Amino acid sequence: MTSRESDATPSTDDSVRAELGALRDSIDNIDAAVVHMLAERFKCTQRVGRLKADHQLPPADPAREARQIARLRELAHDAKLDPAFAEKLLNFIIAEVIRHHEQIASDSLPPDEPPGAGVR
Ligand SMILES: C=C(O[C@@H]1C=C(C(=O)O)C=C[C@H]1O)C(=O)O
Repeated sequence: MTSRESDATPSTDDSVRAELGALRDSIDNIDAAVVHMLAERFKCTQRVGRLKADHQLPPADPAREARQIARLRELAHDAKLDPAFAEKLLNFIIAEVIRHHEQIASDSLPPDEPPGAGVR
């Protein structure tokens, strides 16, 4: 056994390791892009949450969500991505957004009056 063979497992030669490394570099770049895109999306949705709270609009908009899901399923299908997975992912993100909107709305409520306030 040569010294080069000794530090590789029997089925992973240098070219396999190089290909795995290159693919993982691309995966890491894609994951970084996903994080940056999600951060931008949440910046927008936080502003929507503020707008809704300021104008007493409800945190969730199920009709808008239905349109988004139908659109995303179609895009996923065309991109050969499982539409059910795309729908689950969007629902997961939207649930977090709605949680933020509920928090913004409740933080915007006037503080509770102390017990007995207003009673004479
Ligand atoms: C961002 C909004 O609020 C909620 C979150 C949505 C989203 O994350 O895309 C879509 C609809 C709403 O339930 C909105 O109304 O546009």
